[in-house]
Amino acid sequence: MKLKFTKMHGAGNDFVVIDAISQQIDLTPAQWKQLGDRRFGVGADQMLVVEKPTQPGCDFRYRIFNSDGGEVEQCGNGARAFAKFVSQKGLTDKRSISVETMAGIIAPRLEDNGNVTVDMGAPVLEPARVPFDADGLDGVAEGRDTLWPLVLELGGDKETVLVSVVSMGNPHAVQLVGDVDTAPVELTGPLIEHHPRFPRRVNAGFMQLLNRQHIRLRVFERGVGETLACGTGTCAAVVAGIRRGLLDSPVTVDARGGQLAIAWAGEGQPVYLTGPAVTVYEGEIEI
Ligand SMILES: N[C@H](CCC[C@H](N)C(=O)O)C(=O)O
Repeated sequence: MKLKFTKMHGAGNDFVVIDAISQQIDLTPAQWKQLGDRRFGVGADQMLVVEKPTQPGCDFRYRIFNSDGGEVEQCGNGARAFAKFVSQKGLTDKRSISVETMAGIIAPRLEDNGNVTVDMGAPVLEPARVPFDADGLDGVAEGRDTLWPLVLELGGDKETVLVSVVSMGNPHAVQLVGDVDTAPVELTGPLIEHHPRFPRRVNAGFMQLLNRQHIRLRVFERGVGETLACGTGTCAAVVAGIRRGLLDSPVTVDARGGQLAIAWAGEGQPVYLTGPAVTVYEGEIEI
């Protein structure tokens, strides 16, 4: 079938965006994976799908597929691209929309300066609901947070890292590092992603503090590998930093692909993610 798409990115986290309202699509995981393949397909970190809502009061339904072909619950950078896409395509004339996702309802708003601010909903902080299996582990209390020891098998050696666990609808494990440039992201990222205590795997965040309102962040994403930015990972890192007593809202986050801003008023409150959303080109593929 011929499939029209728009290539977009949010701070370098790139997407294939598909209007599944005007196009009927029913792809297999292998076809989603091919779409995301940078040699055999279009190439992107995630594929984002625009559908009619199933819930009353929502303007659209938003589905997300990682480049490994798996469907996931949430994508923060993608939510900004989604909002810009439906506006640019004339699918809505609203500047604030209500979007149904597998993880609940989020609310992107187009800003006058071209950025998009997304109400990402409240983080889920109970380990079992991340989900993270904390059974038998001695967590380390820090501020309002608990840091969990993860033992990583590095060949014959073992290394223990302390992580905060946070869900933004999708699971995140966030650790503090002295310098993101020298952090072993490629080495330990996959070991954390596939750690047996994360039954749905996990996105692994590496956070460096610059001051109480500014961090640098790298994320080894579940189902993708390291991306140039991760919106939900940015939310999770700031939530963890605030709960540890290390950060104060709002926080500027330097990702490798650009800068994002996070505001969070505390437990039970929504996390607000602000950043760019850029259209790169329009395309069509036979798949
Ligand atoms: N890899 C993530 C989905 C995309 C998240 C990221 N691209 C974002 O902007 O939030 C997961 O498997 O949960």
